[in-house]
Amino acid sequence: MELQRSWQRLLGLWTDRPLPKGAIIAERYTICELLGMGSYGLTYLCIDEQTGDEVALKGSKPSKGKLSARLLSREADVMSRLQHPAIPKLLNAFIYKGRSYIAIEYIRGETLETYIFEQGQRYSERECIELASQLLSPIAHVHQQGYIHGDVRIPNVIMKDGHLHLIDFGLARQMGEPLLPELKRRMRELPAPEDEPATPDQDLQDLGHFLLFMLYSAYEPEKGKAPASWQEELDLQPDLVIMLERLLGLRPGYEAGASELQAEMQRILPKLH
Ligand SMILES: Nc1ncnc2c1ncn2[C@@H]1O[C@H](COP(=O)(O)OP(=O)(O)OP(=O)(O)O)[C@@H](O)[C@H]1O
Repeated sequence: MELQRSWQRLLGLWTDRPLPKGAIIAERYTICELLGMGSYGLTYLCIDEQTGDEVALKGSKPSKGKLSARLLSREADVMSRLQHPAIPKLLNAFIYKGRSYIAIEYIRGETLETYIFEQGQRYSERECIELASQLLSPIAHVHQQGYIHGDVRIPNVIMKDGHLHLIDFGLARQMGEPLLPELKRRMRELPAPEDEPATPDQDLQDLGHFLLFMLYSAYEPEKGKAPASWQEELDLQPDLVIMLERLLGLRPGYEAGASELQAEMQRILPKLH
């Protein structure tokens, strides 16, 4: 059994190996580099030879069979309903040599994860709320279309010329829809409520964690001090603490959703440094 699993893993590595730089997909997209290899797909930076534009081309993983193709087609379906300046446009969806692909507008910038963890960028309280408020605009748009993003995290937010863009709609789902049973294994390490039907609250809760990551960028731990809760470690403006506690489910949340949160952010912004 163990031998069979190892053999399948090896076979998967071989069949899913990335295509080389310069390869042309569907007589149209020339690969410049591999951007990432997720659990269900590979993403390349390509040049669209028809338009000359850079595109992010996501392809399914053959070793993951129909599930990988199904997830890409779901992602394309959600993206085709969205139209927002802070969400990359879906440009094409097709099958080539048995693999499914989607071409997405390429956002040339860096993720907030790169800014914080690789470039050591620190954000003040005011900057954190300004950025979260910017991000709330595409999130609110997704909610208005009847979906949740489902994966609002710092690696899925790209900053380009000072403006944030929300990417990766691979876990997006319709309001009320439970997580695909096939994906539950992938989400195992995440806290609940992934089993529950999708609600806007889940994206707002993720935005709470997103804010904590941003706020911790400026945190300098005192030598020898034992780790404590974020409320103790971060010396935050009281209104901001309440907002975070509401987002993280420690107090009643924002029942009216993103618009209520946006109003609250605008209210507390002048009080922040
Ligand atoms: N539209 C885009 N513009 C610029 N970069 C992108 C775009 N889409 C994805 N990327 C980058 O490509 C890489 C792969 O991203 P993607 O979200 O497709 O999958 P992943 O994060 O590797 O895997 P998973 O789907 O499992 O989360 C990431 O570094 C991401 O920043």
